[in-house]
Amino acid sequence: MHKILNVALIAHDNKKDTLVNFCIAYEAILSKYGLYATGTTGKRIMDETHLDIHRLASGPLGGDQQIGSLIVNKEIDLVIFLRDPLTAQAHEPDIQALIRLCDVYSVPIATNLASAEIFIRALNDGELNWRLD
Ligand SMILES: O=C(CO)COP(=O)(O)O
Repeated sequence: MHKILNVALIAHDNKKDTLVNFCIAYEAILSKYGLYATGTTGKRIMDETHLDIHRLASGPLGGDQQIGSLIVNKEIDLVIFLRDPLTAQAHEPDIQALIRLCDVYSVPIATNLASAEIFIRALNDGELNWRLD
């Protein structure tokens, strides 16, 4: 059990600008939550917003697995993972493992901007507060 909800933010290179712009647009909401990100994504968000992020390793170097481990420990309540569906990733098995763990632990995961917009509004409306129980 934890006292605030935690959000993981991850984006592949071709989606990083989109995620940074998303974080700028929703900075006031995101600032109320614990924020985790893979290495390069976290650096970009911190450079371009005032958000404080727990940065993990870069995705290809194990960052997705670290997020997965946090999910197992029930420390992540929402994942926003803007994947690049058009570019092969060397660490594809890690990406699949992260998505699989979201399904194992029923953690909401948005893999594109449209679903991210819906989830962030749901978060702001308290629709994920059941995870605090
Ligand atoms: O590769 C990633 C997710 O699979 C993201 O890693 P970075 O944030 O370090 O670029």
